[in-house]
Amino acid sequence: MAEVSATEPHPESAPSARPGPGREPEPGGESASAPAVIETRGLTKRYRGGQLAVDGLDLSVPAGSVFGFLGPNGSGKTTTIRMLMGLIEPTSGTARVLGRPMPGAARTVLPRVGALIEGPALYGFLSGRDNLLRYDAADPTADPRTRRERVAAALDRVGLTAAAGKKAKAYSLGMKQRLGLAAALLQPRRLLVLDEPTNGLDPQGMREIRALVRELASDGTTVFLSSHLLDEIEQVCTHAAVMARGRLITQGRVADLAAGARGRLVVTTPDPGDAARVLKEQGAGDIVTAEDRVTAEPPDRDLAELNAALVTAGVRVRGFGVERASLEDAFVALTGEGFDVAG
Ligand SMILES: Nc1ncnc2c1ncn2[C@@H]1O[C@H](COP(=O)(O)OP(=O)(O)OP(=O)(O)O)[C@@H](O)[C@H]1O
Repeated sequence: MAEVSATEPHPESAPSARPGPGREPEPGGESASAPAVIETRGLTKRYRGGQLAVDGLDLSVPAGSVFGFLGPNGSGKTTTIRMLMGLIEPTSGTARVLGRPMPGAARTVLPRVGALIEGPALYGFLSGRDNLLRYDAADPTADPRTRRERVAAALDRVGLTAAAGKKAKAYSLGMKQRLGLAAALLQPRRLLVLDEPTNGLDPQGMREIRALVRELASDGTTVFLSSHLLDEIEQVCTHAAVMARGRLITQGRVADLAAGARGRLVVTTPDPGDAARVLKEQGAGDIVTAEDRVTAEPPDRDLAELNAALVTAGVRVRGFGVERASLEDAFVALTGEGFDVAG
């Protein structure tokens, strides 16, 4: 890790979260006025080669949230996390974690943050338990007399008690990730930062990690996790920020982000050509016809009138409705581009 100063140039009190209008209480029983656990202002990183990786980021992560940091590969997520953890210096702007400036306050902040970044560093020839004992021994604040209990509790928390005696190199990728999480959980944490925690896992491994994240969050720990998987964010997170090319596109509650995007109109009919023509006349946009389904951006008018217009024109309507908008729709609407998982 980068050498950091123990002095804190700005020891003022924690900034207040700036809740949007009409916010409900935050998950974990904390009110919307609880201070943000992570707060950045104009955070910017330009690498030496000139690459602008993060560009003027204003991020606000409410206490008690499971916050998804979403963006295609290369959008600046890892660079942001590395700045938040004090591993690299920003080019400009500020970052506060648990109310303290980073990297200045890294020594006081980092012991209260559990992090899993770019896969856990494990000794393959040691058992899972011995890896954790080593991690715990490396923490100068950890009492050696209670080490075994702490390790046993962490193994139990991530469901690795039965496999604790196996060598780490025999672990599946999912088990290795869980062991990494156990290492992050040896001490009570107010914040967990997980960089692509399900990357490379099979569906079962992904489910296990997601279930674990939900469980940790239900104890009130704020979880900040990056992902390039939209459905993962929708399944696990209460809040999300969407990044594209180093810039923040939007942030807020997942439910609000998805609701901000309008769902697509879907008409099922044996007369798709006529249906598409009528929908166009009625002002619908982006019309896509596939066999007996016509989908479109709904026009800004009463959908009952649209349905009536189809029927009046002789279109035999078998189904008519609006599909629920997903976070993916929101992303496409906001960026005007598809969410390319492969980056
Ligand atoms: N050390 C570095 N030096 C120069 N450019 C870098 C460096 N690290 C990252 N970049 C560039 O900065 C941009 C953002 O990268 P970053 O790794 O932060 O994105 P990401 O969203 O985390 O993507 P991924 O999931 O692929 O890691 C990319 O264009 C990347 O090539």
